[in-house]
Amino acid sequence: MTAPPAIEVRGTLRMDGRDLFRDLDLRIAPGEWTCLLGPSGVGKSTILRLILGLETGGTFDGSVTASDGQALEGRCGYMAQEDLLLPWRDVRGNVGLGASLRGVPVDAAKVDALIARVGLSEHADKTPRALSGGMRQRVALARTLMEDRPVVLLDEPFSALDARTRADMQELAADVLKGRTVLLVTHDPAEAIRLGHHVHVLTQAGLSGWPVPEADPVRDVQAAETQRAQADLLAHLRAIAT
Ligand SMILES: Nc1ncnc2c1ncn2[C@@H]1O[C@H](COP(=O)(O)OP(=O)(O)OP(=O)(O)O)[C@@H](O)[C@H]1O
Repeated sequence: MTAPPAIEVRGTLRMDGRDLFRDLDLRIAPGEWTCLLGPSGVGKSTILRLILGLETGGTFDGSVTASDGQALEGRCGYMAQEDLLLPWRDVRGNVGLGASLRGVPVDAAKVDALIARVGLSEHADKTPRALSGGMRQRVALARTLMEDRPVVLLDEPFSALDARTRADMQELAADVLKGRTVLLVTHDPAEAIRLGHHVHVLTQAGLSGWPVPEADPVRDVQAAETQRAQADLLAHLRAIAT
């Protein structure tokens, strides 16, 4: 794996005859987790799609650059809001999908280890239709973690999970993706404060940084400093929504 680069997204995106965001300047720190929050429809997933070089449905006047000057193509792992599992493949087949699409041998031991870590060993032979929404999200997470990419973009990866599984999967992702450049889109201020080395809030008025506690992620949710930061960020998100 190459050293995880910093990423910078700068520019203006026009969508349906209006600026979705104007003069954005998002800097994503190398080898750390950056969390992005903001009201629905403000353009968070669109930023992920820009970094991935995917169609956004709008016109982007700007740049997406990596600090090492290399192209980002082929270096980004991505977990979309929809689980995008192939319905005819079982859990194993979905987790190992990337390698089989590239025509390289699938590391079956790694597939099984990740399936075990997301708690789905007993379901490894099932197809997605036999799984709950939260289980499918865990398969998609395992598939993303299977890809050994220096940059990982996660779009609300834990939203369908019950509280206990969510906390477990947050810790798993933080562990497996330690040292990668991660951009996590989330609606959950508690999650952002727990996981983020950096937190940004995107609104129609622009992007602003949000302070995080001094302790390193994954932060202790029992710590007064964590709880205060989570409450403050929630209050801020409620205030900007009105
Ligand atoms: N392919 C597309 N074509 C046209 N408009 C689109 C397309 N994709 C997204 N949009 C519009 O772009 C805007 C931003 O969408 P985006 O999904 O980036 O928002 P978001 O902040 O991620 O929202 P949410 O939190 O609800 O996921 C929305 O108004 C959406 O309707």
